[in-house]
Amino acid sequence: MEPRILDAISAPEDLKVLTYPELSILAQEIREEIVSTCAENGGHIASSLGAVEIVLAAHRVLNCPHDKLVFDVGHQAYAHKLVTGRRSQFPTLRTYGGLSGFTKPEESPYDAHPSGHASDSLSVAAGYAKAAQLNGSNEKVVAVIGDASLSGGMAFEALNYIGQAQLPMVIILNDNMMSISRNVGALMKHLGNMRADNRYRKLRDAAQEELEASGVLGKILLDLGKRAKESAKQFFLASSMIFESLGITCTAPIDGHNIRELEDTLRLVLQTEGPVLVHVVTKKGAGYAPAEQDPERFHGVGPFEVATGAAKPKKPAPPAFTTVFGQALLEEGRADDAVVAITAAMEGGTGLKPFAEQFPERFIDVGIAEENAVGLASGLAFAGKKPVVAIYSTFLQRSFDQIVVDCALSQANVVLAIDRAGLVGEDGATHHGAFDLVYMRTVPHMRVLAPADEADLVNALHTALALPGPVSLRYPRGNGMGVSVPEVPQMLEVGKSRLMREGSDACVLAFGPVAYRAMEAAEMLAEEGIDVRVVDMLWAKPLDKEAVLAAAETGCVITAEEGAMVGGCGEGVIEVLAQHRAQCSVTTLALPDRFVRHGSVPQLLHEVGLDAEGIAESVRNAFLQ
Ligand SMILES: Cc1ncc(C[n+]2csc(CCOP(=O)(O)OP(=O)(O)O)c2C)c(N)n1
Ligand SMILES: CC(=O)[C@@H](O)[C@H](O)COP(=O)(O)O
Ligand SMILES: [Mg+2]
Repeated sequence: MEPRILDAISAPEDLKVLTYPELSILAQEIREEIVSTCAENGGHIASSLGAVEIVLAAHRVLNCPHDKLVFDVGHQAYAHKLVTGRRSQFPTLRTYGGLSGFTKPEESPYDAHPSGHASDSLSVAAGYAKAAQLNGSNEKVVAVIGDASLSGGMAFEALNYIGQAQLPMVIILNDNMMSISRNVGALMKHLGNMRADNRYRKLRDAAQEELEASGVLGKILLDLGKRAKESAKQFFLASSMIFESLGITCTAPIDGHNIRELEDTLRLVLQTEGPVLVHVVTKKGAGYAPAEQDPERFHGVGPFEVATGAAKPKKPAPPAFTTVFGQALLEEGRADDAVVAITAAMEGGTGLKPFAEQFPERFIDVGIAEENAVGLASGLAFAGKKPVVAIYSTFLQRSFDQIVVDCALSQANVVLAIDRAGLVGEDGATHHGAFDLVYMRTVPHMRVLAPADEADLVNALHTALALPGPVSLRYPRGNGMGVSVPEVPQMLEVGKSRLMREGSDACVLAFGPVAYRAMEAAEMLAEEGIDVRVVDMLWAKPLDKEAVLAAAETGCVITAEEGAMVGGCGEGVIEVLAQHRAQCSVTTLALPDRFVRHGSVPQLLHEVGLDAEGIAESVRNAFLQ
């Protein structure tokens, strides 16, 4: 194989000696590396392909890790990983024990923060910039944020602070007009107007001519001093009503795939005293035709064939919980026109597409704005609608206050459909749905359902919509159990569990699909002569106290949940047993009190002892004690 430029890049310093033609070859090599690795491991390919030139230009003008480059979400940072000494590990991307799919300071000093959740980069970058000011240090701070992430509440709050504090920092707005799906919202429209505005184009073209006539911008600045810098600024910096009125200077949109233009602009704006937003226009999926054509599918994709982009064949499996939920919600929407579905930028991920297509007027995508999604739902509920907010467990953490104050306090009829509850796999610690059972259990008036299979899920949704007050239901990423769903959804009795297997030596009280792994464990133990009862608890709140006390009669109670141990359902069971002075041993199986890393779900379940073997071992130990 021909030697590649990429193989000679072990740190960002190595980029600084390259010519522009070499940089463009390097960008191509980086894209090939990203495509071939994601074809094997899956990953956030489209966003990362779109940001290659931004990463190269930023690393050429910055001196990282002294300077700080802060990525929002971090799903666009694969090129950053490749040029910061992680090329040889790159084939391990998103695999167990391998590189994370997001930036992670434990992994590299070049990673400024643990990313994964949207819209936090501006606050983190502002923190770095403020600290530099306080320390009297000269480090430069640059944040890279996508157009959709910029619409998140946290990013707006940060802009509000940055503009007021006039922090010297640069915000690279990577505007590709896409969220995971098409971007939505009024800010999106504003950015579109900025892109389309002729005034900007003229300013940009004039600036370019000026630069071409007098050499690259850096030379102007060096040779002609501050006066030239000011005049160049007039050419380069246009105004956006939103950003300018917040005190943040905004550049005219520039081509985010032109390294020289990016670099010149960054060099210029890094010398200004206050905050500057550099408006960069990119193409999501740039350089790989299947991703350019279908950026939504290639936002986060599983293994695929490089030549065609087609998904690699998978073993046949039952439909995903998400699909079952989406279909069930569609049926509920057909039966009752008060049902309104809300997503926070995850229309496809939460299975809401069928509902959105059938009932566009009753479907709301608020963008990356989980707090708004839940607040909006409470208003809809007060007005007599039946809102169902479908959000991933990890992102719903953002809405805890709205859940407590706007939903629970007023007992609003809001259904919180919590997708990706439990371990999600390759996205890792930032994305595991570890805490929803804990935080939902603590909220007064909240009813909490943890269906174990598809039938439970369909009935849980039906019940949640029928009950007064807020109800949450959680279900995991991945395929269902292959259980057929009821033709007509059934009302569940509040706080009533379902016996899955009788047994008298020990009893597993299971919350969610872990019940099926407990069943497997029980079958294994039956061969050893240990007779284990398994209960699908269904309700995490209110708990089925009768089932708990009946379990105590076996003398050996084991709880199992795919959620955090501390404050989890196991603790709820212990409370019931203690209140009734039950005489039995109790073992709680749950996610340990640490952040679980990334890897495949079976690998992670094995690591935390929540696969069938792990459960069998714990039950055996508890019984034999
Ligand atoms: C709080 C939060 N909500 C939702 C997501 C899921 N998510 C990840 S990337 C993304 C879209 C990001 O779009 P943008 O910022 O424009 O970046 P692009 O992918 O277009 O480069 C979404 C909704 C998330 N990571 N964090
Ligand atoms: C980066 C991000 O937050 C999302 O793209 C997330 O990875 C989607 O996860 P799913 O693949 O589970 O929909
Ligand atoms: Mg975008």
